Amino acid sequence: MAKKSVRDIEVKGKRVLCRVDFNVPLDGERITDDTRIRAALPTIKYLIEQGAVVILASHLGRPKGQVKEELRLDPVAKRLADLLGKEVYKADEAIGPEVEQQIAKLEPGEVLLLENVRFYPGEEKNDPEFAKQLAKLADVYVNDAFGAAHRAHASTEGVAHHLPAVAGFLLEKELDILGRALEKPERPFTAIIGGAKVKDKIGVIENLLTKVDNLLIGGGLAYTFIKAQGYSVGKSLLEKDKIELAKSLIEKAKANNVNFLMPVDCVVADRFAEDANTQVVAIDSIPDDWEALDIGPQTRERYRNIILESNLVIWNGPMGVFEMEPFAHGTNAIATALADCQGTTIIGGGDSAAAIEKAGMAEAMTHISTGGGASLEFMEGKILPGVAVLEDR
Ligand SMILES: Nc1ncnc2c1ncn2[C@@H]1O[C@H](COP(=O)(O)OP(=O)(O)OP(=O)(O)O)[C@@H](O)[C@H]1O
Ligand SMILES: O=C(O)[C@H](O)COP(=O)(O)O
Repeated sequence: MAKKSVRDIEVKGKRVLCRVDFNVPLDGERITDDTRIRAALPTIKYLIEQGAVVILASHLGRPKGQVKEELRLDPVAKRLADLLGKEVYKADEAIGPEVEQQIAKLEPGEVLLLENVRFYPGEEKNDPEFAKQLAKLADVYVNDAFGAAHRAHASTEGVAHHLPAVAGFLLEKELDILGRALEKPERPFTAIIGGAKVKDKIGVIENLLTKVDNLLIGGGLAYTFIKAQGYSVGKSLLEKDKIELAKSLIEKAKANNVNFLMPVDCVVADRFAEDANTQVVAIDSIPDDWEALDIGPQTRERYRNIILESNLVIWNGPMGVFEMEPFAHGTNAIATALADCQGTTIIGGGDSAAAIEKAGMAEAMTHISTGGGASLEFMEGKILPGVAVLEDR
């Protein structure tokens, strides 16, 4: 990687401010998935072993610059302490004299978690004053928050202008794996793009069309492409203002010799509900009053065969409304095909990662990104502000 990592600098005895992405799903005070906390452990353990004073910063949820009691990081501090087998101190604020005093009392190798940085309006505004206050707490800045690296916020970008700033191991690993896949792909290279909206995936589809051999489309966004082919889609998700764009993407795929696959059949429902009446229909026969909520069995089979022949597969976005059991088969079939694939398999975070976890297939994947939006922006070829600001090698 072109950026310096925590291995490249001296951290012994230094106060290290490490930005992590502990934005984990909560059910009340219970953390329902601690993947992101576990993913940050290698950097945190390294800093502890090296004898740094470890100051961790994260956001949780979207409190919009206000203190929200239910978004305090206390449950996260507890879980981190369990995972480390070591005390983790928790500050009730992220900046200010009290936090500074708490830090001053820490011995090398001790860990303090700051309060949710998004309780401060300056965080998301990337306010230089707030960034300076954060910088004042430490001697060195380490960014290990890949999931938030696409945000130019004070704790992900602003603060790095005031301290020596390097990457943590998770950030480094994510950039390395995703970067290598896009720059020097093993072939055949297949991307599977699903999810709700074309609007959210235009950038990534455009960029991937210059790199992949096969592009498989599924999820709600598929029906705008189906409409662009001249078929009627009933009540399925449709972005009318993106039909022309969908046509041009299909053309671009042809021009680039990309095998662009759309569903050939789908599961339609008479309403958007778990107990709706359903039927499997060919893609040219979606009934007027029905909506397509999953890819059909023939599509599952076609997509599976292509996945099995691939040496590199990247997947972002579910194939159907996987939250409802009758419409989860497409997404599960893709997860199973990826698990059976001998090549490199990369999951681009977000809902697809959740679907893989839910199916118990996480271990079978080469890499599951901890970033949803961040991995998407990376796959679009965008520069992530939280990475750009770090020191070059
Ligand atoms: N055919 C469909 N009709 C309606 N909704 C669908 C359909 N297929 C998938 N979805 C919905 O799309 C949603 C996921 O879309 P989204 O674009 O947010 O995916 P994602 O890219 O994985 O998200 P993230 O931003 O978390 O990475 C799911 O909630 C799913 O129910
Ligand atoms: O969950 C995520 O994708 C990251 O933590 C970023 O969160 P955000 O979308 O609220 O900025």
